[in-house]
Amino acid sequence: MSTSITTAATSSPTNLIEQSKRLAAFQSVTSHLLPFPNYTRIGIGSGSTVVYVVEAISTLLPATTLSTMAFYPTGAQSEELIEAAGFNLQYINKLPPGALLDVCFDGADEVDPALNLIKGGGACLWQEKIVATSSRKFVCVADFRKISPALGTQWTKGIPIEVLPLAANRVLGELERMGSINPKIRPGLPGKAGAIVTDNGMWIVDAPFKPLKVEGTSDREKGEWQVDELADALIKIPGVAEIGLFYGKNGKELREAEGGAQKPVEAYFGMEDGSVKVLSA
Ligand SMILES: O=C[C@H](O)[C@H](O)[C@H](O)COP(=O)(O)O
Repeated sequence: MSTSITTAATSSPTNLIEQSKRLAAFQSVTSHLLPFPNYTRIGIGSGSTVVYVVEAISTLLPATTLSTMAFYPTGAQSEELIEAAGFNLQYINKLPPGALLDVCFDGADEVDPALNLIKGGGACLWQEKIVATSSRKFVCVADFRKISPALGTQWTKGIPIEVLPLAANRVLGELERMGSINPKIRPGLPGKAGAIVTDNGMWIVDAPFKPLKVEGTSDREKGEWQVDELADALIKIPGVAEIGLFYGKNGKELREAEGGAQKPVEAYFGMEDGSVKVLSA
C-alpha cells in the first residue's frame, strides 16, 4: 500500500536531498510517536537520515513525554547523537530477556516494493539488525533516491556483509562462486591503508549481485537470486557475522507483540516535490 502526505515541517536544509530526509523524519515521528506517548523504549538507527529523526523527536515531543523515554543506539554514531540531544541513553544488552523496544527508526540504502532493505552503506548493520528485531515496530525513514523496483538497481555498490577479518578472503571466494560481480573488502579512510573496521571489530565486504527478485523464478547459474534465497545463503557462509539484507516476514505478519521483524512496518520517503510517500507492509 502506498500513500502520499504533504507535510508542514519547516525545511531549513537548503539541499533537496537533506530536505527530503527531514520531511520523512518529521512525518514518521508524527505518525509513530505522537499518537503513542506511552512508548518508553525507542531504538535509534545509524546514518545521516536518523539525525533528522532525533531532531524531530526533540522538536515534536513534549518534555514530559521525553522524560519517560529511553533511547537505544545501533552503534557509536547514534550513541553520540542520542547523548548530544540530551536523551536518556540506554543499551540493548541491558534489555531484559523477552523485553522489546516499542519502536525503532532507521534509514536504508535501498528499499524494494516488499520493503526488503539494503543497509550497511555506512558500515553499521549488525547492531541495527539486533535493535530492529528487538522492536515491536521498525520504521524506515529515507529520501526518494532509496525507492527501488529491485534491490541492486539503485544501490549498485553491493550488499554490505560484516565479516570476521581472518575469513574475508574466503568469503570473497564464496561470493564469487555464488555469482557476485567483483565483491570487495571495503577500504578504510581515503588515503589510509587497511579495511574499514566496524563498531564490532569486523570488516565489511561489499558484494554486488544482479538486481534481486522479490518473487518469481530465479536462475542461480546465471547469478540471479530472489532476496530471501540469497539472504539465507549469505548468512550461512562461515565467517559471515551479519548481512545488510533486511528481509523475511514483516512486523504485521510476525505480530507486533512478538517483535523479530527485519523488515519495517512502514517506510517513509521524502519526495522531490515536498510530499512524503509512505509504503506499508
Ligand atoms: O550503515 C549504515 C546504515 O545502514 C544506514 O542506516 C544506511 O546506510 C542509510 O544511511 P543514510 O541515512 O545516511 O542514507
